[in-house]
Parts: sequence; structure tokens; C-alpha cells
Amino acid sequence: MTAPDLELHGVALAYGGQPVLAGVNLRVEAGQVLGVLGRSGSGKSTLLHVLAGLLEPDTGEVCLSGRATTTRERRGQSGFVPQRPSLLPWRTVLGNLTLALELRGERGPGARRRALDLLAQFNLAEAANLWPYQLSGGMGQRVAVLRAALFARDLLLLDEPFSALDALTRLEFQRWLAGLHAEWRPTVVLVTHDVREALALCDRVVVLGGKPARVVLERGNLPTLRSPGADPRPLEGELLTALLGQERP
Ligand SMILES: Nc1ncnc2c1ncn2[C@@H]1O[C@H](COP(=O)(O)OP(=O)(O)OP(=O)(O)O)[C@@H](O)[C@H]1O
Repeated sequence: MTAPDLELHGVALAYGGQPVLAGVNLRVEAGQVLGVLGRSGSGKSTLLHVLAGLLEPDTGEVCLSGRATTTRERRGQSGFVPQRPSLLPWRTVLGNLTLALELRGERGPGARRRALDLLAQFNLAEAANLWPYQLSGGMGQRVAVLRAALFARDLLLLDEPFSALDALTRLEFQRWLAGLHAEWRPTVVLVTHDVREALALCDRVVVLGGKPARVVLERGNLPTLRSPGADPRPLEGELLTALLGQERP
């Protein structure tokens, strides 16, 4: 598979009769990074679970490269990093990476080689034989992203990957992620509640708002870490206003 473009049409979902998503429409082009912003509890993780094929929407369509997909199909088509990524504590970093390949039916020296090459490519070669408890927060996140990418690297779904990191580690991890994106050009959906983080990494941003949530603001062609230039401050203000649900003066 190559990086797909992604479109959602009228995706709605309720938990036990309680509507959370109300007709969400959005799109992201192949190889671009979409930021999904929203306040806590607005339904960002729910939306990502729908994209990952872990939750079945009540109505609506999720299209990959122009084709409507079933929830089951989507399960194998994305690398998903949940909010609290759980590296298996009884496997080393290398073992955690090869797990993603085992799920794809790849085992043995070939799989091991691929995982080791990936670690080397993204500056984690020295971590191969460490146990998860020996990793810093930033390293753990990198390994979790690489594991997801080994499973399906053309569509990455990242749920608040920076939330547990301190400011400096966050910045390093952002740069690392931008480097990974420049290398493969996957389509990425990045959930965050941090406007600056979204502006640093995303080509396009949507803000979820309302109860149940829908897209209340959408902005494309953003200046990112990869294409610096324009002053992001006016946009930052606009996104914050949408997030807070206030009228613009
Ligand atoms: N499995 C579930 N059963 C019932 N309600 C749920 C379930 N998961 C989430 N919710 C509710 O759905 C709403 C949206 O939750 P969700 O986790 O998608 O929001 P979020 O925007 O990702 O929040 P946060 O930024 O705090 O992670 C919340 O009100 C939450 O309590």
C-alpha cells in the first residue's frame, strides 16, 4: 500500500445512546499530516478509534484512497499508537518491534534484521536490547511509533503522543517525528489538544467542538516545521478561539 488519502463522511457514534460524534466530515491528502484538535472529552480518541477500525461508527463512511472501508478492513491498514502506548514489559525493544512483524506473519532473521535496520535508521540502535522499563518517556514513544510503523507505515494514527513528555523531550520528539515523516511520507492523523504542537507538525488542522462533536473549524496549507516561513500567530489565535468555543471579536 502507498500512503492513502483519507476522507470521512458523516461519521456519527454514540456510547450507549449518548452521542459523542455527530456527522464528522474531514479529509486529508496522501502523505499529509492532519491534526485533530479538541478539548478534553470532545471525542478525539473516539474518532481515532473509528479510523483504526477499533470502533464501529453508527453511521457514515471512512474512505481510504477513495474507497469506502469496513471497520474490519481498517484494522490492518494503519499503525495506531494509543494514548498510553503499552510496550510489552517482557519483551525487549527489539522484541516489541518484531511483534508488529509477527502479527503480519513475518518471523525469523529477516524480521529481526528489518527491526534492527529501522532502529538504526531512526537513531535507536543502542536501545535494541533494552527493556521497556529502562527507556525514557521520549524513547518509549519513539519505539511505540516505530512498532506501529512496522505494522503499517503508510497510515499512522497517533493519539496525543506528546502528552506525557516534558517540554524539551517534546520538542526533540516532534523533530524526530518530522524526520520520520520526511523519510516515508505516510499519511498521519495526529490527535492533540495543543495548538502549537499541531502548528509545528501538521499540514492541515481540524477542530472538534460541540456536544456531540463535529468539525467546527478546518484549516489547510499550514506552515510547519518542514516548511517554515509564515507567521503562525494569527492562526494560533483562530484555533484557540475555536477550541474555547468563543465568538471572534
Ligand atoms: N467506552 C466508552 N464508553 C462510554 N463513554 C465513553 C467511552 N469512551 C469515551 N467515552 C466518553 O466519550 C466522550 C469522548 O471521549 P474521548 O476519549 O473520545 O475524548 P477525547 O477528546 O479523546 O478526550 P481526552 O482529550 O481527554 O483524551 C467523553 O465524554 C468520554 O467520557
